[in-house]
Amino acid sequence: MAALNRLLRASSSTTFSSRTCMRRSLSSAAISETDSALSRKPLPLNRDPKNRNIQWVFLGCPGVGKGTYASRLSNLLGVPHIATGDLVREELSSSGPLSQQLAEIVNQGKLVSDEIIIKLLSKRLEAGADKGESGFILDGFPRTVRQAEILEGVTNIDLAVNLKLREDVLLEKCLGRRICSQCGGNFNVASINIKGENGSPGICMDPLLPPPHCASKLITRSDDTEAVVKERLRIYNDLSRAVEEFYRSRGKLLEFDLPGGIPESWPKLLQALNLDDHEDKQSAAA
Ligand SMILES: Nc1ncnc2c1ncn2[C@@H]1O[C@H](COP(=O)(O)OP(=O)(O)O)[C@@H](O)[C@H]1O
Repeated sequence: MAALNRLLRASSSTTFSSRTCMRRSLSSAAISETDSALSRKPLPLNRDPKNRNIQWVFLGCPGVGKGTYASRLSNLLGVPHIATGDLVREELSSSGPLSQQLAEIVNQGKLVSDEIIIKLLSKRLEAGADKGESGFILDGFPRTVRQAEILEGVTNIDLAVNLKLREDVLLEKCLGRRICSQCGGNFNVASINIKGENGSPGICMDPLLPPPHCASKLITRSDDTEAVVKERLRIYNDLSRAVEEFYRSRGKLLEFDLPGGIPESWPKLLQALNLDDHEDKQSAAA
């Protein structure tokens, strides 16, 4: 983890002055260090998940549920769930030097620059390494092919899980998102019930309502307005869709169509990941 972090920093500080510099910084010495310290062969998925030092990324449109499922899997597998959106929001609320700049970008639904996002991610990895963390599930990173190339240059991602849902549901789910301003819990007030038609399946997703002590403290993310969500979906299709192809062409992409809400989707996701017979799965709930 420490080596990955050093390399991310090295690539971020040089990449953005020139691509050639980046390649030079990821010199053979650096890469062989990564090979020995960080690269992992794709792991057979039936072994004890807690013993696996997994390095997974979660892809998918805004609102698809990357955070929900990445966080459940992180509990199950005992690896940190690192969401770059959360890192951006933490920086935003810190009133640090980047905060004003980030607020403008995020509230327009645009992507933060690769340089800034890698800086925030490096800082998070560094803090994790100090605490002895190893492995990770990244959520919301990489979001551009450039970010995917940088990550692939410094470590071996085992698996990219691509969560998928129809676009009208994504919009409703983003608009229904609520966060408890006190405990930080994530909820969703959207109730989705779309009937199947012309051979295409319907979909039902129950709301994920807060407990009574959170109900009066709910807030909505400032970028979860209809106009901004539509812009984020447009940007996903424009810039992030290519990241799916990046991993598909390397044989690392697992496509997963969400069949419904958490009760239907969670067991099927575990099955798709060959984790369904693991006894710990019951305790991994939210
Ligand atoms: N990897 C990234 N690259 C660039 N910007 C990012 C990245 N991750 C998060 N962001 C910024 O943070 C915002 C919120 O991210 P996130 O919580 O992942 O939202 P979403 O619901 O759109 O998946 C994004 O709209 C973007 O501005």
